[in-house]
Amino acid sequence: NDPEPAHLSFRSFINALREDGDLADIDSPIDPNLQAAAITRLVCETDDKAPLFHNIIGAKDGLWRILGAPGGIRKTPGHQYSRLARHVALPPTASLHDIMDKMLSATHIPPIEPEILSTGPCKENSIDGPDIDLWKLPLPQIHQSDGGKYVQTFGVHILQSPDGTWTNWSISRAMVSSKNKLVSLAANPQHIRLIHDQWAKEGKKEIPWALAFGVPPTAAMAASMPLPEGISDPGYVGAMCGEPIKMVKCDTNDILVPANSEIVFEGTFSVEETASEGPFGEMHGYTFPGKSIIGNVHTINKITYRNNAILPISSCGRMTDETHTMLGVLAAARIRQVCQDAGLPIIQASCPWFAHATWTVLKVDTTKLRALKTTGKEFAKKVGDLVFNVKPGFAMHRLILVGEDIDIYNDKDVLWAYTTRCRPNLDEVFFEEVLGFRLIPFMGYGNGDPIKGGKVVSDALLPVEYTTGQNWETCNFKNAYPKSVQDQVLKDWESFGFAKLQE
Ligand SMILES: Cc1cc2c3c(c1C)C(C)(C)C[C@H]1C[C@@H](c4ccccc4)[C@]4(C(=O)NC(=O)N=C4N2C[C@H](O)[C@H](O)[C@H](O)COP(=O)(O)O)N31
Ligand SMILES: [K+]
Repeated sequence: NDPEPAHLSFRSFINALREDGDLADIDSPIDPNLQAAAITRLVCETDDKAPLFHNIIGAKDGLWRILGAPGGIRKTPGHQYSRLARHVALPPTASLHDIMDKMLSATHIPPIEPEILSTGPCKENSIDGPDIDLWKLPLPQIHQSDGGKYVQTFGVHILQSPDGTWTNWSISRAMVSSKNKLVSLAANPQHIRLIHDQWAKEGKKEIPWALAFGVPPTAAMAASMPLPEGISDPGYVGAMCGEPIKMVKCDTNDILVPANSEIVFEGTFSVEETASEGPFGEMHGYTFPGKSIIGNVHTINKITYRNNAILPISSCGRMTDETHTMLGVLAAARIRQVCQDAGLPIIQASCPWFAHATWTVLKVDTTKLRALKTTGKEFAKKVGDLVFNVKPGFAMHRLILVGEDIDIYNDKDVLWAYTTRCRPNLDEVFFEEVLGFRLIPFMGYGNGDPIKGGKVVSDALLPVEYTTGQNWETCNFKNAYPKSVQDQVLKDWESFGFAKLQE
C-alpha cells in the first residue's frame, strides 16, 4: 500500500475503489486477447464496477495485472461520478460540475513544481534494451478489428519542448509495432504533435520520451485535459493538489516520471520514423476495419515497473468510457474557462454522454447576456468564433446555448431545450472554415472535407431571453400547479398505490 492518498497514487486509488464497493477483484484466469477488454467494454455499457484482473494469462515476473474502466461512471444514485471524484480528491457524491471546477482550479494560480526523488516504486524491477520483447508480454487486444495490440490506451506520454521549459503529459493511443517499438496517433493540433514538430524544426532525429502507466490519478486527468500550450502539467497538477508531485528521472534519459507509476516505458519518440497505425475502435463507437493511417514510432530503451504491476486500459467505444467522462468532460471544462477568460457570460459547460464528446452544452447567464444588448445570431457567432478556433474546441462539432432553467448535466433538460427552443437553420450559425475532427465518422468517412468545417452553434435560447427574460411557464408537475396542489399530490402519492418517488 502507498502512503499517498488516492488522487496521488494509482494503488491507493484502487484501494479506494474497493472501499467504495466500486471494484471487481477477478482472480479467474483472463485472456488479454479480447476477453479482458470485452469484460471492460460491458462494464462501460452497464456502468458497473471497475474490473481488476489479478490473473492475466501469460503474465510473468509481475507483468502484468490489468485494471479496466479507470474513469467509468456508476449506476449508484448519488455516486455516479465517484470514480472520477477519487481522481481529484473529491467526495464520492461530487457532481460533474464539482469535478470540472477542481480540474480548472489551478488555471490562474502559480504552479507547484514537482519534487524529484532519487528512486521510487516504479524502479523496483527493470528490463534493459536488448532484453525487451513486447511480444512476450500479455498485450491486450482491445477490439477484434483493431489494427494491432493497443498496449497504450491509458498511459501518459511525457515529452518536453526542446528548450525544456514545457513538460507535456497527454494520453494518446499507441499500438505495438515491433518487439521494442510502438506507433501512436499524434495528430494536429495535439501537443504531442506540436512538440514533435518543434524538435523536427531543430533538426533532431529522436526526442527523449517516456510513457508512464498507472500514474497518480490526478495526473491522468490532467493528461486528458487540453491545458494551454506552454503550461506544464506537473506544475499545474501540483498547484491543483497544493503539493508537489513526486517524480523520478528515467534511467536512460532526463524525462521525469511519477515515482509511483506502475510501469514506465523509457525511450525516444522518432521525428522521422513512421509505421502503419490503426484502425482502432474509437471514442465515437466505430471501427473501420482495415483502415490504417501513418503514425509516429516510439522506441523503448528500458522498461521499469513495480512489483505485481497493473496496466490500466480504456476499452473505448460507445458510451460510456474515459473518452467521454475524461476527454469530453475536460475539453468542455476548458471550453468554459476559455469563454470566461474572454469575458463571455458562460457559467457552465457539459458534454452529454449520448453526444460521444462531439457536443458541448453551454449554460448562459442570461442576466449578463441581456446587458450585452445582442442577438442570438451575433452571440452564437461570437461563441463559435472563439471556441472553434482554440484547441479545447477542436474535437467538438456542435455547441448548444441554453438558459438558466436547464440543468445541462441532465440529458432530458438538454434535449428538451434543444428540440423546442432552437429553430433549425435560423437559430444556428454554421462554421465551415474551422479545424474539424477526422475521427468523427461524418468527418473522416463522410461527404465533406474530413478535417475542415462541419461545425455549428445551436442557439437554444428563445429571443425573449436576449431582451426581457423567460416569459413562459414550464408545463411540468413542478411548475404548472400551485404549491398547495403539489403538496397534496405528494402526500397522497403512495397511498394511491403509486411507487415511491426518486428524490
Ligand atoms: C482519456 C483519453 C484521451 C485520448 C485518447 C484516449 C483516452 C482514454 C484513448 C482511449 C487512447 C482513445 C484516443 C482518442 C484520441 C483522440 C484524438 C484527438 C482528439 C480526441 C481524442 C486520443 C489519441 O489517440 N490521440 C490524441 O491525440 N488524443 C487522444 N485523447 C485525447 C487527449 O488525451 C486530450 O485531447 C488531451 O488534451 C491531449 O493533451 P494535450 O492537450 O495535447 O496536452 N486517445
Ligand atoms: K494534457
